[in-house]
Amino acid sequence: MSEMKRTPRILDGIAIAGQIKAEVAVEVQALVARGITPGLAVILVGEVPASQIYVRSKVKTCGELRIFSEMLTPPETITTEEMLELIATLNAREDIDGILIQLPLPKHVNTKRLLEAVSPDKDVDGFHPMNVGRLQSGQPALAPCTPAGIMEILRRSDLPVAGQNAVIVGRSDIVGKPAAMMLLNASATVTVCHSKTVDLGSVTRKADLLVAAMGRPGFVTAEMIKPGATLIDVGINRITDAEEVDEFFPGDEDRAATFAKRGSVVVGDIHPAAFALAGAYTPVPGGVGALTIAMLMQNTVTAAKLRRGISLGNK
Ligand SMILES: Nc1nc2c(c(=O)[nH]1)N[C@@H](CN(C=O)c1ccc(C(=O)N[C@@H](CCC(=O)O)C(=O)O)cc1)CN2
Repeated sequence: MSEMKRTPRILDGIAIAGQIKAEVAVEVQALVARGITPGLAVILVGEVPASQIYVRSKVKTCGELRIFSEMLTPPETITTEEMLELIATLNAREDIDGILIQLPLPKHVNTKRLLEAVSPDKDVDGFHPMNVGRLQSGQPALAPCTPAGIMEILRRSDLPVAGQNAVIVGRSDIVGKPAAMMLLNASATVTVCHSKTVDLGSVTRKADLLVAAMGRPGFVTAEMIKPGATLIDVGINRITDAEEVDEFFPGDEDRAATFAKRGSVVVGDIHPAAFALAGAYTPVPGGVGALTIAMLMQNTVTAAKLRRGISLGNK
């Protein structure tokens, strides 16, 4: 009997982000009714174009949800000491519940010291060692936004996690490591792969749930996945070469039109040909990336509540 080929399910990050933002808006409304307006400070150092876009989008989303926001834009030349002073001021401010330092920072600045200087209860990025430790020990914590978004996609799409073989490709502090911890806390069997992993394909082919987060366009190919697996693509890579666009998206007229208009298209870390074999997958764009800002809004409201001893409900 010939095998039935199923159409993979597309996990719509934009729709899920919309649901989360609507829920956050209701929470904000309830807080405002009690005289509390959650506040977020976003620090953007220098003029990295992608960071500028993300930060503007964060500030705009705050406005939509009635969260107070303040954008601080020190010059590229700011020193670690000056940044520490800025963070100390924000830590002390009563109207600020969340502090976010947009990454990456310039090389001369000590990123680790700065992330550790953010008060753990205002650490809406979940990067402070205290929050990393809380996440690791399974305690409620402000958790990094992108991996938290992955968990929301899985939960809201009713995809199983407990008992699944989850393989994460990439071990960054922002995505790979916290995603591993969250999946482990949700009872998946977790393997983390990286640049030194031997015979990567033999590991990824065992994954029921594959998270690709290493920042290399189309690195995970169709041969590296188990048919029917759930594929979560965290990569956002901009390709500017026409031949490469054609190799990634042969015959895709929409992509060709985007390329003609913008001179680039975005591709994830999973090769689009692999998606055809998946049971479900997050597209790029419109998948995990869309959740990052929604989860930041959620974390800001959580921080506002925690600081005032307000119950988080069932979270
Ligand atoms: N302090 C932080 N810095 C950075 C984080 C972070 O969580 N905290 N993550 C990334 C950038 N980022 C948010 O800051 C972010 C990335 C992607 C998206 C997004 O909406 N992506 C879209 C596509 C965007 C595009 O076309 O370029 C998508 O995937 O659909 C939002 C926010 C690094 N820095």
